[in-house]
Amino acid sequence: MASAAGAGGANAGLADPLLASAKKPVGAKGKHWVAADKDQRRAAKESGGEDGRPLLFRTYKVKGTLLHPYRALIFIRLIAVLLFFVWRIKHNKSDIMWFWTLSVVGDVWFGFSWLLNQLPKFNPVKTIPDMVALKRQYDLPDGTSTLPGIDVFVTTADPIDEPILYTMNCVLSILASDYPVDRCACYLSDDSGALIQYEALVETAKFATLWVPFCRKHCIEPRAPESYFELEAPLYTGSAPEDFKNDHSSVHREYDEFKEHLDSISSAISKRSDAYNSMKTEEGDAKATWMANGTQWPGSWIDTTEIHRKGHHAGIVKVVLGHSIRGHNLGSQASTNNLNFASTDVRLPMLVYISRGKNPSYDHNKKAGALNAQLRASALLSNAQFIINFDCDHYINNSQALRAAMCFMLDQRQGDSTAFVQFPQRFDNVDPSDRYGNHNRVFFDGTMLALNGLQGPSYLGTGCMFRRIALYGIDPPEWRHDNIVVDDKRFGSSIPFLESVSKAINQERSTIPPPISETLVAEMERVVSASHDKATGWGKGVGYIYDIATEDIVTGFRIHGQGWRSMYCTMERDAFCGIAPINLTERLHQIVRWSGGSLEMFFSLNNPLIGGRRIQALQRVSYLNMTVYPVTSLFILLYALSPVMWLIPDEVYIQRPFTKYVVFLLVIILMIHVIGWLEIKWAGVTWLDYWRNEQFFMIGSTSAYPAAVLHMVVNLLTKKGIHFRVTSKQTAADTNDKFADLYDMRWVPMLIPTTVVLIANVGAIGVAMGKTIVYMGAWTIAQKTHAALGLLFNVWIMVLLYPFALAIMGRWAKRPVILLVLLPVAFTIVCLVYVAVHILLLSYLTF
Ligand SMILES: O=c1ccn([C@@H]2O[C@H](COP(=O)(O)OP(=O)(O)O[C@H]3O[C@H](CO)[C@@H](O)[C@H](O)[C@H]3O)[C@@H](O)[C@H]2O)c(=O)[nH]1
Ligand SMILES: [Mn+2]
Repeated sequence: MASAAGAGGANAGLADPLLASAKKPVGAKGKHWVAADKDQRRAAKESGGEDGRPLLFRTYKVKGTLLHPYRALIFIRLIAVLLFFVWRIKHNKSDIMWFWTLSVVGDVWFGFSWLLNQLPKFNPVKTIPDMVALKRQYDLPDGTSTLPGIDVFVTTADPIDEPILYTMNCVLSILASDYPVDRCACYLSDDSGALIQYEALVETAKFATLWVPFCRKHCIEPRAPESYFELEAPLYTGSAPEDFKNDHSSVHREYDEFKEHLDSISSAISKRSDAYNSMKTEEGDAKATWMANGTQWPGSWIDTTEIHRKGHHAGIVKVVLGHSIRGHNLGSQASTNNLNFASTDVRLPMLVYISRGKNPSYDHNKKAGALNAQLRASALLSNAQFIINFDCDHYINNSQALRAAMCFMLDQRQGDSTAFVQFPQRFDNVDPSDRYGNHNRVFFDGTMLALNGLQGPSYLGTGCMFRRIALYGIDPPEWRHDNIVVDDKRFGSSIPFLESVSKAINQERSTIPPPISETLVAEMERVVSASHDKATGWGKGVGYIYDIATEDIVTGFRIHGQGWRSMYCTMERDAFCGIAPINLTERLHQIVRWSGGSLEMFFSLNNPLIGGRRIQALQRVSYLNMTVYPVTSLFILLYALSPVMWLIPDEVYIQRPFTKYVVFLLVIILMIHVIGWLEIKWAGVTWLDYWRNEQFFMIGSTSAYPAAVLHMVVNLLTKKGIHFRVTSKQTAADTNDKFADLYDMRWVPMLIPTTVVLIANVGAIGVAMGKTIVYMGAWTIAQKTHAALGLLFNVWIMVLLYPFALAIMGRWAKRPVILLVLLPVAFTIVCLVYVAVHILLLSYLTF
């Protein structure tokens, strides 16, 4: 699916075939948006660019015809909600008073959390990079470039749960990205410390000598081979069509061979290690894992020992590809296989393997710890001004993406105060109907564009470019003091690292890293050792933040709190693409981690009510929303279970007069959806996206969110954080069905409440039908209306839980119509049972 946003008019008529915007110059930004930067552009033109720098992105705001009704409706709903509260308090009549009180509290909470969610969406702004302007300004006619350096971080935690093939595809897409090779370095962090990852990376570097020039020569997109070779008939946009067929098939063949190599690494290591172990070790020695060069691997071993296992081993840094100016230290450049790369740049960016040291007596701080280790190690080598990080299950889908981020960082307006540029997350393994709302478009295209109009989007964990000094906790230029203390208390005890920080702050670094010496590597290994960042500022004011399940939101919060801004970058061809869990259980685990992390943030010093002194008011509201939203689920769960009332023999009403109450409810609920409808218009997402979002919120609210709240309570009592359970990227073993995982139902305790709600609603509808049959003649019109209104609510819950009902059906759900038959059957059975019991009781009583 094309991104909602796109390259704007500025990209029109662009000759660069890589930019999809050349095909679709008009209206790509979406028909509901208008330029908002005309004055700025005029001024920039007149002054010849205030400080000599051009404007590198375009800004759009929502057209008045959509924005004004949208804002008005928000205001009207606010009034309606207030009136509703007043009405309820005045009519404090109910058959169950405690439930009434609870539901009033619930309604107040709904109103409040709606406001927290809605207010920050007042002024959405879309910003679109102007790639032509960037090229004009930074690419020199001789083919060199003055763009700043970028260090690209990839994190992986496990070679099984996170298949090596994906990770290596991610690395290949980075190496082949369209960015000056001498200013780009890729660092892979391997939290498993497994030799197999390192050897896979070496294989990847070899294959890259073929893959990267091939991509350059033929303008390949995407530059992750697995995704590229999956394409049916890729559009050719390169400049050597006559060579393409031959090159394509050779590279494809090589790629298949490369994959076979990856598959065989594991057994090769085992065999080699067995051989060495029998030769070189004494009786009783631990069975080591051996590298190809005949030395013992310092990381985790196949036969694990105390100090060579996942979670306990030394830090490892290995430079796989050196800086292009010094030539590569790969033994042999892979043979070019009759491919003609005569006029293609064959150089590769730097490539470094890192496995931080681990020791059970220190907390590793999960992904944040890994990223901080990369931050320190890279500072000693390339020390690039900018950092971008990827999860190993994501890859660069648009080779221009790194440049696109630069358009925001280098812009004359707020470039220098921009700490990070976040891209939307896109996924390419999601089932076509997106049953569990994995695409999350409402969030990525709605909420984030809204924040872009404030202080900027939050950091979302992957696909985000940072300014290195912002990560170091340095203030933005307008707040920065001259004498910044760079000491070991804050940054750790490595002198070369401290020097690198000073250089970074003073913009004195060179884009060419120092030569790789043993001392340098030793120092890099020192800064990634298990204890290096203990009792320092790392994880608190420096780097990615620790002690939380969601390092992303809180890291962004810390940076915004210092007064930096962030930007949201949407490209017509999605910048990055990744894998989302399409299995319900896996998906809910992810949601527990996110919502649990949110609550942890609320109960930490980074609580949005007290932390972040320079955060703008509405941005703060949005962060507050992000930290408290799981609480809403408790009330939703309560309401979703209320159909149980149907099972009670007498009529009970939670609020009297009931009809008026329901009408009020209907109106304010309907208004949410009308506002939502206007929102999806400007966000450019579909009804299906919106609808899936609603459904998944309901499913989450009866499972994952309450589980997270429970976690939090336990956490507050026992001080135990939420475990970072890496999202499994392994799919159910069914090669015939790409979406087999969708039908794989794994029961976990948190699914119980959802099941109970489902059963309660099915039961309630059945009983309602039974009651209707039994009492139809005796009921008054008012009673009939009440029954109908109550039922409406049940049916609504059923519709929202529809994807969950499908999940329960497992493989049967391949034919969802079955559900449409099963449900009425279930209703009817309950109904018949009710009627039968009623008749039985009647006859029993009359006896
Ligand atoms: O100890 C750890 C744990 C995780 N990771 C890496 O963290 C990344 C994200 O893990 P994943 O299991 O794929 O999580 P997701 O739920 O898919 O991730 C989303 O949510 C996370 C926050 O919970 C963000 O950090 C991610 O960027 C975001 O994509 C992966 O690259 C892992 O290899 C580590 O490096 N070390
Ligand atoms: Mn992931």
